Amino acid sequence: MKNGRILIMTSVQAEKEAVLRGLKDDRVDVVLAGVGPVAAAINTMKALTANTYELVINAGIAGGFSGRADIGSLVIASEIVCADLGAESPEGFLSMDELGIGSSTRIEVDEGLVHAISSALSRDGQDVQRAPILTLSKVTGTEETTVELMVREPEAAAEAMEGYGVACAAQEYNLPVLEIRAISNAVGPRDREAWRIKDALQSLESASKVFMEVL
Ligand SMILES: O=C(O)c1cccc(C(=O)CC[C@H]2O[C@@H](n3cnc4c(=O)[nH]cnc43)[C@H](O)[C@@H]2O)c1
Repeated sequence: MKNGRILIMTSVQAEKEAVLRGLKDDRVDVVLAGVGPVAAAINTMKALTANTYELVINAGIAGGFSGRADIGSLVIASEIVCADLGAESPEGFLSMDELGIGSSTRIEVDEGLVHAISSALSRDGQDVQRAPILTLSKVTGTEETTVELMVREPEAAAEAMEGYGVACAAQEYNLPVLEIRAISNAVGPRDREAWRIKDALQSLESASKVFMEVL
């Protein structure tokens, strides 16, 4: 990976600036994905059409599931999971995989890279874990949905809104994809005042300093 170009997609400008403050590497382009999986997929495709890359990373802030990921900590996706594409049924949510239609809603990541980055961040003293990260088109805002997601995805540590879109675009180009998130809020009943966006952006900046040493 040491010579290849890397595309980092962030949803908003504040995340882009945090990543750019952290990394000083001219092999990297940081591009805005927009909010949500559709905008993220379209904008990642555009970037991949315009330039040649060897790795795609979705970086940003996220909600952490209570008891699984603390505010300010980092989660690196061990798997990128689209958690709201499928069908409801009286027995519960059915994913595309369970329905047997469409493409898989679970996207694999490069395990070697995930391991190398999380080890480097841990050595640097950062609070980091590897776990599935969910992509949803809307921010979870009720206790009921939070519990349903935590039961359905018992290993998931975080939710955000772009990872699956970025990953689908990377897949189209047969490129490895990573998702790295700094936790800004607990997933749960809507309380926008409690979001610690500044703390999460600081974690994202610190993480960016370290993970580029590995790549
Ligand atoms: O104020 C709101 O309710 C609101 C609605 C939609 C988006 C936002 C953002 O500011 C989100 C920006 C960005 O952050 C990620 N994010 C952060 N926390 C969560 C979460 O708990 N659940 C899902 N996504 C989250 C997401 O990737 C957004 O792009 C605010």
